[in-house]
Amino acid sequence: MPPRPSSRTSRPRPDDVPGLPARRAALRLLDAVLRRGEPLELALHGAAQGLPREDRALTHAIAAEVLRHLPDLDALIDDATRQILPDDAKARMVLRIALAQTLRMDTPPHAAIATALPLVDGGPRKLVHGVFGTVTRSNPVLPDPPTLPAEVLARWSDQWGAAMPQAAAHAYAVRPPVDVTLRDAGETAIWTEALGGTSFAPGHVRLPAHPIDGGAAIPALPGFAEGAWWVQDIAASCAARLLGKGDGCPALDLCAAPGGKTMQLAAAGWRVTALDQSKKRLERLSENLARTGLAADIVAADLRQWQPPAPVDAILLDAPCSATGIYRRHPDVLHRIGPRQIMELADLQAQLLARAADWLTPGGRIIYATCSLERAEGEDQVARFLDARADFALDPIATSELPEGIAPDPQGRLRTLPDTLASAGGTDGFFIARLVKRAH
Ligand SMILES: C[S@@+](CC[C@H](N)C(=O)[O-])C[C@H]1O[C@@H](n2cnc3c(N)ncnc32)[C@H](O)[C@@H]1O
Repeated sequence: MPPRPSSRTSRPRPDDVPGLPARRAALRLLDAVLRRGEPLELALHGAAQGLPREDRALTHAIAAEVLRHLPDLDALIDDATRQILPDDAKARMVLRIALAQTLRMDTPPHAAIATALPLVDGGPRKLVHGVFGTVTRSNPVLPDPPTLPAEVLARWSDQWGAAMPQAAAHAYAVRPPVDVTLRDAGETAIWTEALGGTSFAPGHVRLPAHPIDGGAAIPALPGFAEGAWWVQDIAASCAARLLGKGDGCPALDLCAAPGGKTMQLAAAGWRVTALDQSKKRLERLSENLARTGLAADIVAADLRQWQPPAPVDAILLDAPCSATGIYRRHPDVLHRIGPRQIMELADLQAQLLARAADWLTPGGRIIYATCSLERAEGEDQVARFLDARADFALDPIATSELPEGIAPDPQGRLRTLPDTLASAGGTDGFFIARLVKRAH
């Protein structure tokens, strides 16, 4: 006799709720970013392990929306309850997830709460239900632009003035543009037309705002498969530009992976040695070189324990940094990076710069670059280096060396801020200085 259906088997088990695995993964992912300080993209692998592609994409999208709107979501939560919910309380995390979907991702409230409640047990479940109802009944609209985290706002105001975080918030609210660097700068007009974009410099094309969809459409664009270009923010592309043509001379690209600048240097005629300590990122560098048909010698090593066979005339040091300059694409950095991490990174950068500088021939030049909006990793770092090293001087960058709309600062360093090229979609936040080793 077949078993009679029981009420226990007919009720959906928690994991049968459609869409629940992605929300569970989003909870794990946010925990990794906010409590353990892991980068969003890296933590995604562990948090969404075993999930189908669409669920992984949804996991990432939910977490990114939460991070982008975190202070505003928290303000709504705090207004709706008298209970003090610690920052890392599970109930707060689950509410952030449910509210981000309803307020930012067009998920109907009943669907958002149906996938939120199974993530919490006991008392907190009641709290989540109550707070979510209170918030959604008031039909709130999240502020546009989003509010930056208070510590970031204070830090950036201190360094750059009050207008800078305002411009940063506006930039945060819109999808960043996609720039590409061409393998052959002589083909700028051809590819600008083929891609329907705009060019601000030889070898550069800014793609039109649509139809790029989260990067997924990039490989289908003309020229990608044949390696005619690669994606690289226009500010990032300035670093290699400033070394000029290579004419077959050796250049060291230190901290090279995944290779955007290695490819630029190779395309400009340098004989490049590309070094990075990350084997995984170097695999991407190799794939990029293979796709574009460009060449470089690849070295997997910690720069602090490596030594080139002979000094060179040109070095590019794209140092590991806070990545606060790419906050538009990586909203997690604004929550993971604080003064302690910035100081630790500045120390590391100082070590790497001091070591790399010793590998230059007299008269040789080194480009120091960071995708950071912190002076400690840019202006202050280079000032400290020049104070300590009488054998080096700043080699000022000229406006004519830079793309249209981008200018050096009065000392001849390049600092891009959220208002740089703002009318055309902005740039990443970068600092670049060119230093020359004095000839005796
Ligand atoms: C900003 S990323 C480089 C981006 C790359 N230049 C490009 O344009 O595609 C910094 C790189 O520094 C590498 N790195 C960090 N510390 C290092 C060290 N001590 N030695 C060598 N590489 C290091 C990281 O693995 C990372 O790939």
